[in-house]
Amino acid sequence: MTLVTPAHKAASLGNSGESLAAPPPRSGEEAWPGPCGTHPLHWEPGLRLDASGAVRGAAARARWGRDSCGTPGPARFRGKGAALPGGAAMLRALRRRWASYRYRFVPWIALHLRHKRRTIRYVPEKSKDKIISDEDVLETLLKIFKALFINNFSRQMDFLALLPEIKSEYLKLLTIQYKRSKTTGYNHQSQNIFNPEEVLFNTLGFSITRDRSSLISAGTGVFVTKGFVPKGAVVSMYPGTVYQKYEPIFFQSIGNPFIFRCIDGVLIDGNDKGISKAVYRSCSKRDQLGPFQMSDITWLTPAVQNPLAVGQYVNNCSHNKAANVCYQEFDVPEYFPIELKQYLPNITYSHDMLIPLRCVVLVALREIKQGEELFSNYYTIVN
Ligand SMILES: C[S@@+](CC[C@H](N)C(=O)[O-])C[C@H]1O[C@@H](n2cnc3c(N)ncnc32)[C@H](O)[C@@H]1O
Repeated sequence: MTLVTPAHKAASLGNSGESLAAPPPRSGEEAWPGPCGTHPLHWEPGLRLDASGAVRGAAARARWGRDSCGTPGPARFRGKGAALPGGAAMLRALRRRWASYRYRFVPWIALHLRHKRRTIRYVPEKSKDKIISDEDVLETLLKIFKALFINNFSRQMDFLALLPEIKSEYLKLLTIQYKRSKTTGYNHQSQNIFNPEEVLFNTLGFSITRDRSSLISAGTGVFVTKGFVPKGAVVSMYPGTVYQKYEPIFFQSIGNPFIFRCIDGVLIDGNDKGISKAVYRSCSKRDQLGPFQMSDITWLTPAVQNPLAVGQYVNNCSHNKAANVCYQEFDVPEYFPIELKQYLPNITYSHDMLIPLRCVVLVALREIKQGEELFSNYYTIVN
């Protein structure tokens, strides 16, 4: 078996059965009290192990070493230990170290994987990782991106002036929408355009948004706010800078729980803050061709223009909250319409024209109703 365990090693295991009685993280911390009861547990989606237990790629190894419950506990716990007599304090410290280290100790992981199947996603073989076809993903993306494009038609005039051949196609779409919306009182001549969430609802029948997670101390999560998501539908996208496995990500990865690891080792940094944000913006500006933006940068701001681009905030499933979505990789084909690239929430770190842009979408594993939070599985095993 090629043991490829994407994502949250420590987190999934801790989540699926260990006692989690521990102080909640301080506000603003992306941490979850680990089973050891003192250490905050950090993890990130998409990391994978191979059969030898090695996390593939140096950058990934670096993150594994730092983030998975390896951080020292709050000072008050360290203080208590220090007050004990020498031997006892040392034992206590050793126990604490083991409690945090064991999530990186391959035999321990292997032993516990067997007992904790519930929060692990098993994929029989690499080729079966995708649960819907690339054509279906493409069709959904084109549908929603076209709807967003015509929703804000007046803003697209620069594009259309340079691409007169596509203008008539969009004018036709606009007319269809106008006729359909006449009954609802919508007037495309006026500035009364829909907001992106409404466009999503009108086009795909649901809308999603970020809100406080239903899980204690899990920070922000993503919820279906209106309508419902049918099984097998693309429900979200994982935005971020795309790094090939040989590209440097060390500094961006420090304390960053938003790095997603694809099956082939490609990394997507979905952090909307700090150095990750600066890198994304910079790459995005680099690739802009006159008025043609090759990617969406609004997911870095509170006013998103692609409402699907919040997938990096989807939390990990747990014992009580089973996964209702799963990640699926999608390479943007060469023929993807240039005018719609402005909605793609990913950009390659290096300007390499030969590699297709990697996107990751989240696909519904079952029908998801209004008000439900999305949960993915950070931890996958590929045979
Ligand atoms: C990719 S981020 C998800 C967004 C995150 N909730 C936030 O507010 O930034 C991963 C982090 O979310 C938190 N998290 C995800 N799933 C969790 C769960 N089931 N229980 C507790 N915390 C969770 C952990 O802090 C983890 O490091």
